[in-house]
Amino acid sequence: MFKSIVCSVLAASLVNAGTIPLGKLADIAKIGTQEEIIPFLGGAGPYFSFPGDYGISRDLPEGCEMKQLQMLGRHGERYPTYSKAKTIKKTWYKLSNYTRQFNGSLTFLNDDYEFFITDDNDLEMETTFANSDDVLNPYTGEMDAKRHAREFLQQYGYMVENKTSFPIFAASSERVHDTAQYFIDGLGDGFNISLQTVSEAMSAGANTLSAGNACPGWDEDANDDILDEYDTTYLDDIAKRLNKENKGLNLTSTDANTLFAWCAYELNSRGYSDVCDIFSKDELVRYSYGQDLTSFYQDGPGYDMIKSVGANLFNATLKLLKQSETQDLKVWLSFTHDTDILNYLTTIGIIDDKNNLTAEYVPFMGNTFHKSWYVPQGARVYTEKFQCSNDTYVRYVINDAVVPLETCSTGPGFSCEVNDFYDYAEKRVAGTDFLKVCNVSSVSNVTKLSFYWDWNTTHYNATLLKQ
Ligand SMILES: Cc1ncc(C[n+]2csc(CCOP(=O)(O)OP(=O)(O)O)c2C)c(N)n1
Repeated sequence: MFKSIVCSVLAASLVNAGTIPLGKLADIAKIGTQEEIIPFLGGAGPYFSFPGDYGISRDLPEGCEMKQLQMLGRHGERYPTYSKAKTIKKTWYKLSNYTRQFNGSLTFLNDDYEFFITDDNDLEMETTFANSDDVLNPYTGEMDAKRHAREFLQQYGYMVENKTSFPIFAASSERVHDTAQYFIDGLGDGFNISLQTVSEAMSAGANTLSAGNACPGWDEDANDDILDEYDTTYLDDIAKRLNKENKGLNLTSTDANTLFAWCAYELNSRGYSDVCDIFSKDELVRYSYGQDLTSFYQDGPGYDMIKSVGANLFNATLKLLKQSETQDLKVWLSFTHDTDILNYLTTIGIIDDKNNLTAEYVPFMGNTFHKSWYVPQGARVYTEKFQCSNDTYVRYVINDAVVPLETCSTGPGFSCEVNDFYDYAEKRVAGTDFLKVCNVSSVSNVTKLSFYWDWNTTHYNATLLKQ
């Protein structure tokens, strides 16, 4: 009897011993077990390769020579932004003030749970080895960027073998800059990279990697009439379920919505999240589609102005492609935000813009737009221009998968013959007008994107921003 009391006291004290993860609470038992949830988190969770891989080899087609390589990447795994952290903390406040034992899927909160935001200085920033909540966290933005650099060398190392000094471009958000720096660290000592930090302040106007930030004309609520149609009863159901299991807990549907973001960001910082296990698979699908809808109508083909916003960068990348023979640099690597990548992909036309997403139901047939597939944390979009015999081709590789252009893919490796590509691109940008639709002149008099051409004389070194 006495022995069993001692044992249970001891067991309780072990469970309560700070954050030492023991037994069923062990991190080792949990890390890596939640990967199937990641694609349903709207791109807020850790990196994963594009699941819609068509099986096309990523290798340079036989007998071809790479002429130019461009990469547009998102920063890596991060902590929540200030505004997202505020909402997550509201929900945490409710939970942490609950005085009874938790039941059901919130039971983990009885086990000395430590809230994953431990230092507000981490907000808006990459997750790193140093600031992770768990020493084994495999999902740091730091490691993601370093690993990406090594994958870049594995895949395209021949492009930089004899040209080890080159610039890398980053938008001036601190997390974006830090990602570029980790990527540079990942390349190793053999390189001499000059990191060009290009301002993403509104005043940068068109000379930016983040056109969305210089776009006062963009209206978050422009398509709310469509988005408001989406059935969010599943959020009420989650809140009701948790409240029923835990008498006196007053979670709302807003709290339920917040828990999905909590799950994603906790994965980024801890490597696992008990919050992710609150949801049923159906709920994850409904949440995920809600994220697809929002981004389709705010930053994708569902918002007519987006083609113009993305054209700012797309036009610049076209110009670089056309200059591949005369430019000394063959590799152009840039980092920015998810929304900017979505805008760019929308202009390219690699996200389906023939079928507008419906908010009336979750469509399964023919819905190819999954936000998280395109812009998970650490997303990377490569443009390849290669020559095979006398012909030259262009193709895109999104998150490790070759994604052909729907109407131009008859070249080797489902690429698009370069003149056909230029015709195609011209049609895509016809009628777009970034400066006008964004009303850029109201915030800046900079009307040209020039950093790819004047970096060597200008030396971009913008002040870092937490945004
Ligand atoms: C075209 C456009 N203009 C302006 C905005 C406003 N806006 C919201 S978030 C954001 C930057 C991206 O921030 P975040 O969602 O935190 O992406 P992340 O840094 O994680 O990639 C901008 C510019 C927008 N989404 N789209």
